[in-house]
Amino acid sequence: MKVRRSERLVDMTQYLLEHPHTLITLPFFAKRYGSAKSSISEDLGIIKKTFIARDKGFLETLPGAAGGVRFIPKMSESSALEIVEELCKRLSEKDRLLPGGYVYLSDLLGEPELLRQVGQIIASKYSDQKIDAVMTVATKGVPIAQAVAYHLNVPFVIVRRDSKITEGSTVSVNYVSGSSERIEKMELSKRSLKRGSRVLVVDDFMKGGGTVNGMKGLIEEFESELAGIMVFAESTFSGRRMIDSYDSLLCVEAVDSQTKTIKVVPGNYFK
Ligand SMILES: O=P(O)(O)OC[C@H]1C[C@H](OP(=O)(O)OP(=O)(O)O)[C@H](O)[C@@H]1O
Repeated sequence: MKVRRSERLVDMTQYLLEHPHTLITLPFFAKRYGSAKSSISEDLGIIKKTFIARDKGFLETLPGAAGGVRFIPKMSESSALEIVEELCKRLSEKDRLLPGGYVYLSDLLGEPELLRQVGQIIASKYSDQKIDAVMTVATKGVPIAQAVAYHLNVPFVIVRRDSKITEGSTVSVNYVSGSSERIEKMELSKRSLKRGSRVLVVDDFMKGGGTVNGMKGLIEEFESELAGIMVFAESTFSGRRMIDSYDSLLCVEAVDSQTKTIKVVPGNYFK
């Protein structure tokens, strides 16, 4: 049964948004709506223009019989900055400062809309790179990793600081926790990563950098490649950070432990 253009546009848009970085052929859409490929091409032209105008990202067109379209989520830096500036205000609220220079983030990282936006912002930076997996460490990094993995359409893997028999055999590394100068251990199931994978590391917070440095070491153990490091927020750190190449969305620029206030500004993602 033939479907009208207005209905096709709604359903096609939703399908594309729900299947980022996925090649979808014209015959698939033609069959789905009982329409000619020429009509589908026109529909996709309208969606392509609208996605760009609405800062959703872009539709890659791949020519030929095995061709089709692929939706690439990509948020402009100005839209990303607008969202992050709003988050800076929320993070600067009183009573978020925790002992040791940590900041309470769990309420923010439990908000689906915020996670969707943060996932899209981080994925935007890597939309034109080959990423095979997103890696994070349990626990607070997991919702961010899931959001980024969704927008890149790749799996995410969870590193653990505690051994679980349900993870099967694992690879482990010892690392110096930058904040506490303690030797700690983290491990990842051997089944998680194929050798030669390009891995994007994400986490919720970075202080001394020991945790992300540990994940960097794990990636080496899996004979894989570190594609980048993205943290939602970084704190000021007086010591020498164990990692120097990373991006942060927010930066805790100043901490006043007397008044228990913090000043949070956009991170180096925007520099
Ligand atoms: O840069 P570093 O000095 O290594 O610190 C950043 C770590 C510490 C904290 O995790 P925890 O709160 O310890 O663990 P969880 O995420 O499980 O709450 C945060 O989520 C990062 O993973």
